[in-house]
Amino acid sequence: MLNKKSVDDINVKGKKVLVRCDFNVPLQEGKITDENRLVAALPTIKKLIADGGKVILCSHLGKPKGEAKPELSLAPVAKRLSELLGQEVTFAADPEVVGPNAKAAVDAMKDGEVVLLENTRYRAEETKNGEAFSKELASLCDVFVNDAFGTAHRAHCSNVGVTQFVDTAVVGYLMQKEIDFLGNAVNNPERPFVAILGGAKVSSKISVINNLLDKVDTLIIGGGMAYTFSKAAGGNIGISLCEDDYLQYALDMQKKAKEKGVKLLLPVDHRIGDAFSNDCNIQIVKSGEIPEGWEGMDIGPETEKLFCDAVKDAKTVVWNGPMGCFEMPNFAHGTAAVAKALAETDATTIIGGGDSAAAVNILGYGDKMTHISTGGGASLEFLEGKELPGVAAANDK
Ligand SMILES: Nc1ncnc2c1ncn2[C@@H]1O[C@H](COP(=O)(O)OP(=O)(O)OP(=O)(O)O)[C@@H](O)[C@H]1O
Ligand SMILES: O=C(O)[C@H](O)COP(=O)(O)O
Repeated sequence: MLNKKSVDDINVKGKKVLVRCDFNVPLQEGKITDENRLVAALPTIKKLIADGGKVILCSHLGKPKGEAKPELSLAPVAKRLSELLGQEVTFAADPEVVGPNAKAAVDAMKDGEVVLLENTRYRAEETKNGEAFSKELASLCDVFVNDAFGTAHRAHCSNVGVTQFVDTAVVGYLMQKEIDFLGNAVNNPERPFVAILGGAKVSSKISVINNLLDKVDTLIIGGGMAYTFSKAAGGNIGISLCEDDYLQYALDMQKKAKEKGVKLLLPVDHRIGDAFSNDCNIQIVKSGEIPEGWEGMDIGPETEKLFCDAVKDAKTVVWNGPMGCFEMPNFAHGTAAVAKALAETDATTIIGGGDSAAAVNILGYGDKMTHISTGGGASLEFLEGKELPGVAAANDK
């Protein structure tokens, strides 16, 4: 259990409550294309409304780098949140985020009302955790709630700096839920515990592999990462993704797995293409036998079976990163097979955000998983065993 004060430990009646959410959602032409992060934020917001707080929401969106870029305004989020909550969310359009418009909107609030501030990254100080902007944010409220798990690996004004200038800084329900699920899975798993890692690069998951080898019974490695392991073992990988700087690391991890008695499963075959395109020529070949000029784009059918069988008897499964270039339908087979295997197992299944979460939802298996994290980078850093600054900054119990 997370040892931080939460929204259940405070009385917000009549108080101004600043709530940091992660509303960093994908937008296409002003339309939100994945609203999972908004839905996940609702329990905390509803609780604070019901308790009679004046609920001031804030978040970043994209990377406007200190400029008030209209295409990265949170206005569409205010509109959709109003619909989801069934009550108006007043949008405080304000290029300074905490400028005259925002202050006026907050001053006019009645108990149980909701205001959403503009994108915190319109201010350059936000990502530098600057003192002035942190103080401005704190000046808006009596109490601060951090419910932005997706941003918890960042130390920015709106999730960390602000806590230095308020008396009360607690976490929300989403933050609690994420840490409880991920923390239980990693530190107190029902065994067998299987972790599945994929995605493009070994270098982005070095610490995750290392940390998980201390915890799991089986570690499965697929996706672009696997080719560095294959080359390190002397295989031919053609023009597949490979990080030559990590060949020794790959060997070290194989050795560590052996020493720890962890089963390390790597692909035994691949779907390969002669160009990085959905419409290229495709072959299925054994691992280590990729011809020159061809690229590994997905795990092959034998590997699908191997990986899916390993999941069948698991009691806990954590998955982060796709098994192949799943954005191309011809190379989405491996990712789809793993998603299906997870949907069918009785194990506790935790999806570590990012692309794997998107894949599971697109394939329609979302409601079959025990927990789909709203954090990409944050869940990865959690799996690395790192302390997340956004969590650490909240008041201890
Ligand atoms: N064999 C491969 N060759 C090239 N790219 C691949 C391969 N397998 C997977 N990928 C790509 O890896 C990308 C995802 O990698 P990444 O490491 O970012 O995964 P993730 O951890 O799920 O994402 P996030 O960082 O958003 O959490 C996808 O765009 C996918 O197409
Ligand atoms: O989408 C995310 O992972 C979070 O919202 C953090 O966003 P960032 O990578 O732009 O800091």
